[in-house]
Amino acid sequence: MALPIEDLPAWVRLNDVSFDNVEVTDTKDKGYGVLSRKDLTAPEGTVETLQLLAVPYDLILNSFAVEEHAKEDREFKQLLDAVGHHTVLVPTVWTEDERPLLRGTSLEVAVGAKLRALDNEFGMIRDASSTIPSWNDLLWESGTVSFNDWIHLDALYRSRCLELPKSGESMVPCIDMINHSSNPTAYYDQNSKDEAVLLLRPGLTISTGEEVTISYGDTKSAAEMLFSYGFIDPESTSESLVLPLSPFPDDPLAKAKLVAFGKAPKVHVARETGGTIRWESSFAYLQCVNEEDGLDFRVLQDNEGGQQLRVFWQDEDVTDRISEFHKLAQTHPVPEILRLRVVVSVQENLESHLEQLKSELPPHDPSMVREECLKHGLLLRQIETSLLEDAIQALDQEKNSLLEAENVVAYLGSMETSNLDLVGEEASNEADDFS
Ligand SMILES: C[S@@+](CC[C@H](N)C(=O)[O-])C[C@H]1O[C@@H](n2cnc3c(N)ncnc32)[C@H](O)[C@@H]1O
Repeated sequence: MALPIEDLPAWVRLNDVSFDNVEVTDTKDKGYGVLSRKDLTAPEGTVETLQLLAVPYDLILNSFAVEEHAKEDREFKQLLDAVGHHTVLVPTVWTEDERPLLRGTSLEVAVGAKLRALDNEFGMIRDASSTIPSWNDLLWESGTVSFNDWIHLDALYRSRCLELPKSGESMVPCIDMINHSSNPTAYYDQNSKDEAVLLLRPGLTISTGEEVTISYGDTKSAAEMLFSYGFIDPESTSESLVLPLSPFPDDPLAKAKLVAFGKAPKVHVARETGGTIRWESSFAYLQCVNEEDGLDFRVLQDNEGGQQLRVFWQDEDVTDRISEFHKLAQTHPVPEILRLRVVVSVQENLESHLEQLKSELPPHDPSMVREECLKHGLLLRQIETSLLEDAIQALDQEKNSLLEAENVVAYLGSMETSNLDLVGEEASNEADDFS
């Protein structure tokens, strides 16, 4: 907040925010946080919970409130100043010296894409506001508001917004001072007056001076935490990552597949409780099929005279179910062969990311890299390296057992007789030919 923290109590009184037995303090390592002022216990098994904070509805900033505020003549810079310039070290604000720490991680592509999206947004706002005098001055003439301000505003928004049950994605002053823990003591909600409230978790006790914490999402991966909040919780047990996929460069259907799929192709990898690796990618199946398997693209005329790209699988129009292609692919004439191609292709993709993760980081001047960026960048690399190594091993096991499957052996045998080039090759090479 632009207000000095000492002025917070007066602001709180003026705005009818209620702090019940808690206070804001500087936590030193996580910025500001909220501490308990006395020992508190919330009764277990009752709906009655212990309220720690209540913020009136009219202080909640959501899209509806923004529309209302936009009716007044407020300048963008004032909003930026009001939100404050506390640095949230999400990777979009990392410098050119810091960003190479993400090379090979799942955030490398994501951060580049986010910066491009922010650049587009900022360009759109500048264009749309060029004829509005005060905005023209801020965004064009004086250049008071820069692209960097837009990046910082996005970082502040993402790191502070809450998902309220009734008001949706919202900024809530004071509740946005609560830090994260994977063993949280509190949670937020909205009461019958639509106030945003912070409540002690039922059955929990916190002692005087203990920090009140919430969970920013226990299923969020290390990459998601770093991307949205600028830190990784070392206590988190959720291990997952999402990597980009691309069609094979020599695939004549590559462009049609991308257009029909309609979103960025990805592979999701996660470690389940118990350690088993799970991965999924609908696009990996689409990537690995062609016309001989029963895939077809047709351009159809619609009622309005326009043209539509439709996808056919085994002669059925599956355009509207393309995001479920991994399920549709089960009707492949030899599903195990398709699975083998997909497994090999995903394995190769993960291996190339792992290779980059394990390669030396480009030399950098340590004085140009902030300690927190180095700490979280290295932690992300370590978490994703371990997950990728285990996923590659799991894929390798699956590949080997598929190569022994009856259908696969028979299919590969028939291929060998019909294609003398393959005769004499090792089974592992044959698998590579299916990638
Ligand atoms: C909603 S704000 C919480 C209040 C914030 N500490 C402040 O000074 O205003 C979220 C930001 O607090 C910091 N933070 C919250 N929990 C943290 C944690 N467990 N470890 C490190 N930083 C944390 C991160 O910078 C995060 O982006």
